[in-house]
Amino acid sequence: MFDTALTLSDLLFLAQGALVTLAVTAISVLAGTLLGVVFGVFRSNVSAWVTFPLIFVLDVFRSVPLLIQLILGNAFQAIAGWGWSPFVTSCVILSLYTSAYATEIVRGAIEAVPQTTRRAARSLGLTWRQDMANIVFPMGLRVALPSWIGLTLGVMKDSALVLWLGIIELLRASQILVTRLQEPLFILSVAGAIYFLLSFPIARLAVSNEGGARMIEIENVRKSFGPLEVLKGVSLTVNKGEVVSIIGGSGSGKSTLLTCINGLEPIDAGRILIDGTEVHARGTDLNKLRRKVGIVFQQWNAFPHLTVLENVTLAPRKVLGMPKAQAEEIAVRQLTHVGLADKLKVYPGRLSGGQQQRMAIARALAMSPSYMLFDEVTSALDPQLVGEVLDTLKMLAEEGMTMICVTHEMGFARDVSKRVAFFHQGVIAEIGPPEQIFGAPQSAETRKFLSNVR
Ligand SMILES: Nc1ncnc2c1ncn2[C@@H]1O[C@H](COP(=O)(O)OP(=O)(O)OP(=O)(O)O)[C@@H](O)[C@H]1O
Repeated sequence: MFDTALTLSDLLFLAQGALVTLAVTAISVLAGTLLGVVFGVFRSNVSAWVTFPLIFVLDVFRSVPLLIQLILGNAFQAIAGWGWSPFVTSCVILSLYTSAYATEIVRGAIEAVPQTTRRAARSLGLTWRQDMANIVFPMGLRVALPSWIGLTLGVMKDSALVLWLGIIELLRASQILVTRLQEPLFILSVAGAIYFLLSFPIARLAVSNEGGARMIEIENVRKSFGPLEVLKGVSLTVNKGEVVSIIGGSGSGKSTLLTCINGLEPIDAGRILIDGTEVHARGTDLNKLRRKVGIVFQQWNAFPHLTVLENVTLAPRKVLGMPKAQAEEIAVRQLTHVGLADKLKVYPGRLSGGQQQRMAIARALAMSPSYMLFDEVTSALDPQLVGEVLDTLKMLAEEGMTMICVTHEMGFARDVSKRVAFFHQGVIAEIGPPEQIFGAPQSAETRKFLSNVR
């Protein structure tokens, strides 16, 4: 198809160049990242006065064009008589250049971990080192990974500049062939394709990572109904297996947040991610996403014309396309779980409020959600029925279900939640472990709210 003078040995020559590109990139990214972690941790934990010289030097590496750094660095090592080869000089300069960016990525990732989460870890007795190793790094890694991948791809392309020091990497190898064979378009296309092949697996890492997160991430969400701003910048991360209760005054925006999480309401600003997928992004399959997130409301909304069993099998059959027998097996299991095994053939109208609410919980659970949102599920119940529904929620929490519970039941919030968020006028005024919120609330609003509800 192509009429070219490119021989096998020319291709091997290009492949050798590609290997040099890979080696320079791998060494620089590895060394630069290690330095970036050390510098980033240092920057985040030590006062800006102490870290000022480091910040200055890193800013220089980020501001001065890499080509100038390479030429000056090479001249400097020659004057100093260090005798570095062009390859060593290139790797040293590129590592420092990479470290300047990696430091910022690491610092950003550390700072993205909410202070309250770190305080919660420390309040459990984790040392600074354990907090870093078990909380900050795993959580920060997810934030850092996309930027780090971008940095790696950038370094791979920038590494072409080392040809100025006489190194025959991929671009230089293709230049040599272009001069000899006079086929610039074809040879540069081959070089471009090799760059693409080298970058592709790294770029895919970013895409596959998007599905890797197992959590609900709410980032600076704002939401208004007409002129009324109900959510004024809410941020909250709920990890897999965590139970977070949301408490707060009437009208503070608690229920609105839940409806935004599973996309029932659009948001005006910010982002909500479920397992790494942005709920409100264009192109997101909301129905698919909602299957992961069960929601139970204050009003249980039973389908009155269907039996209890049919109420629970409806969505698995219609939405998931499950055969009747399989849907019924799951429904019976879930209804037994919530204590309604003897009500399968009964119509909801014959159930008490507490039983209907438990049926609604079973109905949501039958879709095998990864997350459950509960919106004041006991508020519409007679007081004597509240306990049975709360016991069901407690059981789910003990089984490891990830739950966000908007609740007015302070006892429940205290006993069952890992963290409690206090909502006030559209923001999370305070969040922390129940011992903090109920034992030693930090904000005046929390204290005032709790003194009124107790
Ligand atoms: N669909 C809507 N259209 C217009 N305003 C709404 C809508 N939904 C909620 N609001 C308003 O938004 C504000 C917050 O409501 P939201 O239900 O989120 O509060 P809440 O904290 O859950 O309160 P409560 O504890 O009383 O249920 C309220 O003033 C409410 O009237």
